[in-house]
Amino acid sequence: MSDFLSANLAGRVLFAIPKKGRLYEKCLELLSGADVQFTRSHRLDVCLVRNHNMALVFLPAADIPRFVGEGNVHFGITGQDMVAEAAMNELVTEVIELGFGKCKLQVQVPVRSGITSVDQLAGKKVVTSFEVLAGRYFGELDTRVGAKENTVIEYVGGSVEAACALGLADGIVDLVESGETMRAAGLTPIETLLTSQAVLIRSNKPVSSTENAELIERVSSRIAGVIAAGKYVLCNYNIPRKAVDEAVKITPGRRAPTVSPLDDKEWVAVSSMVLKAEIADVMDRLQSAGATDILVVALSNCRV
Ligand SMILES: Nc1ncnc2c1ncn2[C@@H]1O[C@H](COP(=O)(O)OP(=O)(O)OP(=O)(O)O)[C@@H](O)[C@H]1O
Ligand SMILES: O=P(O)(O)OC[C@H]1O[C@H](OP(=O)(O)OP(=O)(O)O)[C@H](O)[C@@H]1O
Repeated sequence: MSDFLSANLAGRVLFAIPKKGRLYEKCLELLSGADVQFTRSHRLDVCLVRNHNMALVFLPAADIPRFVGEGNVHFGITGQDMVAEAAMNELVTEVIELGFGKCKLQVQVPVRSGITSVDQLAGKKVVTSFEVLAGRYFGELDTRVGAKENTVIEYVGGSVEAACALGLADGIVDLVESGETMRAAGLTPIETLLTSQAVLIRSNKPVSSTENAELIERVSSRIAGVIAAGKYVLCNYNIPRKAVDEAVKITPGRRAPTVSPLDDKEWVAVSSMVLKAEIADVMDRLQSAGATDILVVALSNCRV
C-alpha cells in the first residue's frame, strides 16, 4: 500500500467489497445508489471515498467475514455462505439481506452413482471449497450412522463440479443457483446444507468514534433504501370515494397509503408502495374494485 494511502486511512470507516466474482457488479450498483464516490485505481485494492470519511477495501468474498468479524474493517458485503464457512456468525451482525447472490449449498453426487441419500456417502470422499461446513456436516453424519471410517473432506479452490468425473470424489458440496453447472457435470443434489444470499454485515467490535458509528449507520440506511427501491413500485390510481376502503385493503402501503381529494367530490386519488412481485395481481384487484387510471412508477431510490 502506498504511503499516501496508509497515511490517509487512519480514522476512516473501512467498508469491504468483494474484489471480483458474482457479487462485484451488484455491489458497485449499490455503492452508486448510496452515493459513495470513489475511483478504484488499477492495481490497488484500497481506495479512499471522496465524499465521506471512508475507504473501500476490495477483498475476496471469502475473506470479508473474518476481516469484519475481527474488526479490521468496520462493515462489508459478502454471502451468508461465506459468513457461515468462516464461522463468524457470532462476531458479525447481519444488517441487511441484499436480495442478490441467491444460491444453495448442496451435496451432489453423479446421477449414475445410484446414490440417493447422504448416508450412503458416509466414509467416502467428498470434495468442496466449503471444508468447514462440509466437515461439520459429515462429521455429524458419520457419528449418526456409526461410520467405520470418517468421510474424507478434501478442499479444492474452484471447479468443484469436475471432481467426481475426474475420479477424485464420490460426491461434492458446492453452490447451486440455476443448476446448470450441476446438470452439465452429470450431478444431482441429495441434500441442502444452507441457502444463501448477499448480506451487509457489520463488526460486533465497538466503533472508535461517534462520527464513524453514525457514518456506518447512514451508509447502511442508504443501501437499505436502494434495496427497498428495487423491491417496490409506486402505484397511483383514482377510485370512487365509496370504494376507497376496499382499495386501501388491496394497497395498504408500508405504513398507510396517501389518499388525496380530487376536483370531483365523488372520487379520490391514492398513492401507495406495492411489492414489485405482487403488482400485476394488485392491479387486477384494483380494477375489479373500480379503480381507474392505475399508474405504476419505478422507484430509483427511497428511504423507508
Ligand atoms: N451461481 C451463483 N449464483 C448466485 N450466487 C452465487 C453463485 N455462486 C456464488 N454465489 C455467491 O457469490 C459469492 C461469491 O462467489 P464467487 O464464486 O464470485 O466467489 P469468488 O470465489 O470470490 O470469485 P471467483 O469465483 O471469481 O474467484 C458466494 O459466496 C455466494 O454467496
Ligand atoms: O447453478 P449455477 O447457476 O450453474 O451456478 C453454480 C456455479 O456457480 C458457482 O461457481 P462460479 O461460476 O462462481 O465459479 P467458481 O467455480 O470459480 O466458483 C458455483 O461454484 C457453481 O459452480
